[in-house]
Amino acid sequence: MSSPLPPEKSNSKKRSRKKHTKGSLQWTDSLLSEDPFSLLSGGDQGGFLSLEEIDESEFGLIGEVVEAVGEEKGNKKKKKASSVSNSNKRKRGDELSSELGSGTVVTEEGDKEEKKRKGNNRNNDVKDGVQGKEKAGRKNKKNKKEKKKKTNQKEGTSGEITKVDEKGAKSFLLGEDEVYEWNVLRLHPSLMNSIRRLGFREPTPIQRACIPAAAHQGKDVIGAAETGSGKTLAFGLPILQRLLEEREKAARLKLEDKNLADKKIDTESPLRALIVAPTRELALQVCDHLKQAGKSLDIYVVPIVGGMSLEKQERLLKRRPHIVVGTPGRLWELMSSGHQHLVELNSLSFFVLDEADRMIEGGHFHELQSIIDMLPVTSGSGTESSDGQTEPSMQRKKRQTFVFSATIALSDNFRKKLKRGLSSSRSASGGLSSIETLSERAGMRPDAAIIDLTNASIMANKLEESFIECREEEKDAYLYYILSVHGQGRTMIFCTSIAALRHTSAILRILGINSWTLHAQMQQRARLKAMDRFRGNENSVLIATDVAARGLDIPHVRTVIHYQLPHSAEVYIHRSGRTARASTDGCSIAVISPKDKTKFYSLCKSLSKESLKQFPVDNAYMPEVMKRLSLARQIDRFTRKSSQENAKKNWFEKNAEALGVDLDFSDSEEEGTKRMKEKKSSSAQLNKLQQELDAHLKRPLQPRTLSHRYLAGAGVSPVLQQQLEELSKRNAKGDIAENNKKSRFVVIGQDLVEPLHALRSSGQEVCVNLEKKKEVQKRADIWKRKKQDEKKRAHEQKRKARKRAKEGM
Ligand SMILES: Nc1ncnc2c1ncn2[C@@H]1O[C@H](COP(=O)(O)OP(=O)(O)OP(=O)(O)O)[C@@H](O)[C@H]1O
Repeated sequence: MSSPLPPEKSNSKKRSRKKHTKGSLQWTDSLLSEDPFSLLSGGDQGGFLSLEEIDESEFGLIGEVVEAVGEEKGNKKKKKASSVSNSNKRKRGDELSSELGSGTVVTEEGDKEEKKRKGNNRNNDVKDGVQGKEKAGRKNKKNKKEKKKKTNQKEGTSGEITKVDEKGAKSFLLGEDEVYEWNVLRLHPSLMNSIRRLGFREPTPIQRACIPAAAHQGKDVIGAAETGSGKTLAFGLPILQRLLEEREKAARLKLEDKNLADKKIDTESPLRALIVAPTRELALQVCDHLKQAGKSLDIYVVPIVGGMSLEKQERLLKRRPHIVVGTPGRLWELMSSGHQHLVELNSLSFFVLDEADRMIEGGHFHELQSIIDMLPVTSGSGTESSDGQTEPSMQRKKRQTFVFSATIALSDNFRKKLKRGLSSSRSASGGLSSIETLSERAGMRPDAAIIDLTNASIMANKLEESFIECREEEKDAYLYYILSVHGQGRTMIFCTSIAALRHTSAILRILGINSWTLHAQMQQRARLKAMDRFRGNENSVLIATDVAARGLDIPHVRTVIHYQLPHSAEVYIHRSGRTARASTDGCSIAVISPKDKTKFYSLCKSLSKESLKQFPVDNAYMPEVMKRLSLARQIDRFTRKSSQENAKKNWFEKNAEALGVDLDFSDSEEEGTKRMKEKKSSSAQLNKLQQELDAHLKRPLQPRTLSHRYLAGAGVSPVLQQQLEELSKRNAKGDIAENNKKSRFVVIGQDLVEPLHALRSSGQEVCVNLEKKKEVQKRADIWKRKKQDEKKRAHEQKRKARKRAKEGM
């Protein structure tokens, strides 16, 4: 943690010149000079650690408070922008959701829609552009829109990425000379434009390695690289490149050959690329990435995933998209029902398995096996047709297979086998038990390029891992500690079970920390909504099961918490890889209880870890954390009990209704009174607990060792910000005026130390090699025994000497 700032005047002065905003408080005169803390010390609000003085007559807490606390001017601007973008991002999330939900395709159509929207906006502007107030409102909206666009550009998310200049024309984030690093990859000029629009200065290592092999040598590729390293475009760009080249070739031939001139080429397009991903969210995201890269290239990409309207997806397929990205279940459902676009695969040029190792996990993917079996196998010496489309007889040879993941463990045997040449037969026995059989079965060719860029630890380069050791029942306390003391930046919490996820989210909600949840039993709409909401706020929390472990690319996830350890090292890698993506940094924290230890050490062993940092916990916070948690647990028990009773009652009623039975809930008078009494008493208890917790939550979380006048050392967390906002609102309503205290308002705080920074500044390396630990323990025991023996001997000698001395006397 960074040290608390002293109440420096120079700093205060600098900030005192700050302009204040609407909704701010009116604090006059100088209570400050008498006692700067008196305003807060007497009440429930507690005080603040490290001084930030906001003088003049007013100070706006809402939105501005965090900016004012421990920040330099430049940062203030940034934070202000980000606080504005928060609300905007939320909106963007909704847009994304509807876009994904409808399975819209990339194309002029999308652009048309957008133009239409813009046009409508403009019309509306003209219509109601008279009133001054409305004007201001629109201006605000426009500003927000612009800010939203900027945020999107910054984050590279699924929103509109291009800059839009005043005339509404698109421009690029990078100039031609700024993307020269891409030149060696000889990508199509349209793709280069996309890259400039996306703002990707240089290819990532996996893109650098894969694109030449896949796009220019036409090879199959098995690619492995760390999480967040841009694997999607490593296979996506070669696909787009080939489609563009073929289209151009066809157009050229058409020009040259008059006979071809009348032939329809692209409108009746067959399926050219089939990409399979293990989860719906990932498939939607891959689709989104391809759309971004293929924007305005007239290449149709469609997601086909479960949990969405089958009819709608059938309609999308009828438009004969060039690329389909889907999950095995829904794809197979449509294939097996004989959907034309998915079964006529003779022109399929690319078959991609993203997160390939997940596909074979636990033998889940029978559907995948069936899909693979649908792929054409004929090999022969066919020729390429004149319109640039490949003939069926060439498919086996022409189809490229890409198999990608961050965690593909290839056996030496498989590498040798690839060198010798894979058998082209489908006799690979049984199911898809390994990447090897999967690749073989999918028709991977013998000269496939194996590009394995994973480093020794396989973890993302800028990821800093850590752990907290605690008792099982303390996990919630440490989670709350991390989120409230260090809760800055997006945080993902992973649970292995849905029950644990529900419990955690309920407890956090009672403690005033709102989180979104994501698990496989949720409806797809709710899943997408949770993702959108999580993306929409830079300090949001998502609690998820391993359905979110792989592939999800959410910008600025700062922290990943393993509330429960995953079942395998691979899942640990993927979960942790939701942070520290695309060359950014981030940290992961595994919360380990004694029962997790065996798993934890074997995980460390399989990842060849000798040591790991222990996440620094300031124990002075823990008494207050435990107190709040205990209240929250009691409240949770009460609420759960009553909702269980309600559910039971509903169940009875529902079943009775179905059976046509009349239920008699009438109790005897005595029973009725007893029940009423119980209900009343439990509701009174619940109220009391809630009030007690509220009183605690109103006070900023602060370490026990500090005076209540000094606030939590870790600065202004989102929770604290909320408390300050409430405090400001209350005070604005005149609480202080009632007390007759005219004063300037004083906020003392410091930058929130986010988990990564806390870890960097005070995380302690601890040995996690169990054998080594045992060895060290063994040596310590030997040393201890030796010392005890020595002590015993010395004691004995002394005793003997005393005896001799006695005898000699
Ligand atoms: N050349 C590039 N320069 C900068 N950013 C890039 C580049 N290529 C891709 N990205 C961005 O990097 C992020 C991660 O990319 P992507 O999701 O493809 O990673 P991944 O390797 O597939 O990760 P995971 O293994 O977790 O699935 C995305 O936001 C993407 O837009």
